[in-house]
Amino acid sequence: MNFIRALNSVWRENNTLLCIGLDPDPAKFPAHLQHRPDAIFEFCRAIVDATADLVCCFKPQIAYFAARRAEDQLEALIEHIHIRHPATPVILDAKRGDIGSTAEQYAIEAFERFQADAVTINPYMGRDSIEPYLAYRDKGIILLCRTSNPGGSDLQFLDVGGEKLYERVARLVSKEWDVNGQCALVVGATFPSEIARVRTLIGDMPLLVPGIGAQGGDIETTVRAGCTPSGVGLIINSSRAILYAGKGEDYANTARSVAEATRNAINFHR
Ligand SMILES: O=c1ccn([C@@H]2O[C@H](COP(=O)(O)O)[C@@H](O)[C@H]2O)c(=O)[nH]1
Repeated sequence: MNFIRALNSVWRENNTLLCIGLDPDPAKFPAHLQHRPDAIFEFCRAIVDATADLVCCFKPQIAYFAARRAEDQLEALIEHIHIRHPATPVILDAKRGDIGSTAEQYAIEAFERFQADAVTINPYMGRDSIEPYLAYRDKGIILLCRTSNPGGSDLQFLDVGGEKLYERVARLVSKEWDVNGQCALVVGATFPSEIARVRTLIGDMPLLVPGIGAQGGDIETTVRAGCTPSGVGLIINSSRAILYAGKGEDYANTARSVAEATRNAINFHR
């Protein structure tokens, strides 16, 4: 099944727009996991199994695995999600961007090595840097548009011929690059008026929205700005606020409680 069809199905079946970001930082793990060689896998696996019915996607961030030479644990984690929670798409947050020949290798990495359903991409190098990902016709390509960090405005707010750079990205992706109908855009919850602006430019294309939870984005304004008329269209990510809510052996249950409250708060405003 392609990414967008899987997303539509899980939005409906699980009645949720929440995505849990898997950003495993061993320094924040509970004591009982600290010295296990597979601690990164085990930490994330327990969170995944405790929350799968509450989410529309899981989003592992590759840097947290690569920084600790734990790419094998990322492979094992994505395989685990596909086997145990086959309806839940996995977004590999890698923010890749390079010339076509190198992008081909990044696409192999994301879709063949890691078996991700979708990958985040930096659009800054233009259309030919996206082509290798488009060759995987069923896979999701999620392009940075209006990022959640304060410095995002340095470039994304520049005027480019009468529109802002992030608006140009939204227009280009939705009108020209999305040849397989599998593209989505990243717009931060920290900038709700830009979420609304992007929504007017792209129709029903999904938005991956990081920035609630630890970054302080507001759930109500995010949902009101970004939902499509049928109450979907958003993949609202929270990572640290859920992963590290609990400090003890029952951390996965604590994560579930916070995830459930977040899912409910999102649904309240849909
Ligand atoms: O604009 C962006 C794009 C990606 N991210 C990523 O999302 C999560 C956010 O984590 P929190 O702990 O919920 O703040 C993280 O993996 C970022 O790399 C983003 O924050 N903003």
